[in-house]
Amino acid sequence: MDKFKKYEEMLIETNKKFNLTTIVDSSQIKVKHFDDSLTIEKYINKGMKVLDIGSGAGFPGIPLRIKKEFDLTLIDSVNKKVGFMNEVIEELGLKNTRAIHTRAEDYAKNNREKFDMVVSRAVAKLSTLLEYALPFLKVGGIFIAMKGPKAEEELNEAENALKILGGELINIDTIDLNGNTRKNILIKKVRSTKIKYPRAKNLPKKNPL
Ligand SMILES: C[S@@+](CC[C@H](N)C(=O)[O-])C[C@H]1O[C@@H](n2cnc3c(N)ncnc32)[C@H](O)[C@@H]1O
Repeated sequence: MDKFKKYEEMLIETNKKFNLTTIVDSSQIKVKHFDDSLTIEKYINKGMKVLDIGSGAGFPGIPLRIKKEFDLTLIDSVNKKVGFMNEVIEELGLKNTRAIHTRAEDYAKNNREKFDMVVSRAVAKLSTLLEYALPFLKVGGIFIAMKGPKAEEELNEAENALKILGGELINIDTIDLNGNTRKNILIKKVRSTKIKYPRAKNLPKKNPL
């Protein structure tokens, strides 16, 4: 698909100006960015409202949005990365898609229970991520944390956070991506999250539940 080709070119070009991603080689971009992002494609349906937390150069959200039509919000705390994502969105003509410069803890203030699905890759450990992600979900919505081989360990550590925030494990999908083990953790929101979460001032990261 030429949209993927254009995205790849923009990644390689922009990466020469500032550090967007450490993966810059064309075949690595295909596998580690595009194919990896698309491992959760089957969970996304037309018309869903999806939030990608800490998207960086646009992963996993933008490859998913190239393949499927849904409403996508990407957030990141680094403004240059957000600028890049908005250039890609415009260049590829992706409708109902926007990148916003904000932190998850701040964006949650006015966007609680607004999303059907939250996705996130390589942003924080699961106990921290759950506090970022679950407040955004409608009850019944799904959070997908895209992880590596240590997913089960992180899940054990996050047992308390899951209970407090109103989440329930559905499944862990294990995928072999050209010899690398990837694990996607699927969590369902079963109860509303108390308004005091996410806590402010970096507490979800400094002092996970
Ligand atoms: C290692 S990068 C991963 C980027 C992308 N998800 C990927 O897999 O290629 C982590 C990103 O999360 C962003 N980030 C970390 N904490 C965040 C927060 N609390 N709210 C929003 N973005 C955050 C960082 O700015 C960074 O761009």
